[in-house]
Amino acid sequence: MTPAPPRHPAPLRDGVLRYAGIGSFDLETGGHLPQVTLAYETWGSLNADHSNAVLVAHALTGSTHVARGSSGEDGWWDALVGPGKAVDTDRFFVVAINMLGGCYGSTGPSSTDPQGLPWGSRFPFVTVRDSVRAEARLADLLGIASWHTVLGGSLGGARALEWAVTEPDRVRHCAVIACTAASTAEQIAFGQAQLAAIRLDPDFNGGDYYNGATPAAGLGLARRIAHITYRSEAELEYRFGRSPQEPENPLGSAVPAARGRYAVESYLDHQARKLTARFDANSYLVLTEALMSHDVTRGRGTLQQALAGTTAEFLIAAVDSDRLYFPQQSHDLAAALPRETAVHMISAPIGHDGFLTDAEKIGAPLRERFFA
Ligand SMILES: CC(=O)SCCNC(=O)CCNC(=O)[C@H](O)C(C)(C)COP(=O)(O)OP(=O)(O)OC[C@H]1O[C@@H](n2cnc3c(N)ncnc32)[C@H](O)[C@@H]1OP(=O)(O)O
Ligand SMILES: N[C@@H](CCO)C(=O)O
Repeated sequence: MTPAPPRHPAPLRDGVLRYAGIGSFDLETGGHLPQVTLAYETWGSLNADHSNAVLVAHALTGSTHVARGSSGEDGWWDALVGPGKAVDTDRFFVVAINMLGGCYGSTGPSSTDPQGLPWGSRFPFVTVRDSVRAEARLADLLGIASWHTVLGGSLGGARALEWAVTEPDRVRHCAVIACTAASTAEQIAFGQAQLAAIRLDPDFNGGDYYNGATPAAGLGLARRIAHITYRSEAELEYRFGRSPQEPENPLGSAVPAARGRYAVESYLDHQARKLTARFDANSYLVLTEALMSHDVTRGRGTLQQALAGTTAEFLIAAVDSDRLYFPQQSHDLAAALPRETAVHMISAPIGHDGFLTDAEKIGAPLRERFFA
């Protein structure tokens, strides 16, 4: 289909949240949303032949705010995206879209239905493929027939890969970072424990909690479980060891609930508080279940067969200390691609989160392979 002319012929202000209505939407597993809005931010300008558009896909709890913009607020991938950076916003038109079902502006469980009521428990199941089809509609509205590059890490990597497979003619380069071809049994298992933590919170109320207390305890527990998987054993040991959270004493009381905390416990409590202050529990469920659904082979035969139709040049990257998305799984993905693709190993002791904390280490291969 020929994309419509861009809605915004004048340059957009960098890093400012915008909204686009993409109409009604039927989901892969049968759900329906009568009106979908996608929130997005952009940096740089679309060139005359619309060939310089780059899509950056966020991870599970990420937002559209990839890089600094007019507001000056830090972005979560500032090390990689910005003027003169590997993804150079002086040369490329960078777009970041909040995933369908998220809570950073796109239609999600906390949005209201046409009657003005929060979707809550009635929000349908969203797959990674649904999110790609929704994003393709936004690309049409922006006048982007094909992306120069689609890239992302973790859930963002799943979205990037699914883009390259679902829309092979619209992705010329694709970077899949710290991600697999399909969520594994163990990744699904970690996800399931997080879902249960939220759903078992008495304040969850089946997902309809927007007029009362929120299931912060459940979401906080989900984040604790997840965060342990995002960090390596060595990093936790190095940072915290068995240190107490001064002045607390982990052996300080005969009453278990009254004992003091170890530093690592205090750290996890802090991570839980940080997430509950910025994220909606229902969106956490929707996006986690989307990630569990991730499988580029579904209905497409073997992995080789599923990837055979891709035309993009790929960059597959893994974090060497990742214990959630094991480097071997990135090697397996790379080996199944139709063209020989080496895996770029990010050397970072932190674990899975290395694709965020050590993002600059993906800069060189991105520049060399895609953005020279
Ligand atoms: C509005 C928005 O936020 S948009 C969304 C932004 N987030 C995303 O895009 C998701 C991706 N980002 C992330 O997941 C994270 O930000 C990461 C992985 C990049 C970095 O994680 P961080 O939590 O910042 O790193 P780190 O593990 O070093 O933890 C530092 C925090 O732990 C705290 N901390 C360290 N030790 C302890 C302890 N013993 N007890 C309590 N807190 C502790 C620090 O004070 C610091 O707190 P702060 O973040 O409030 O300043
Ligand atoms: N820390 C990241 C990791 C998910 O892969 C997030 O919260 O989105």
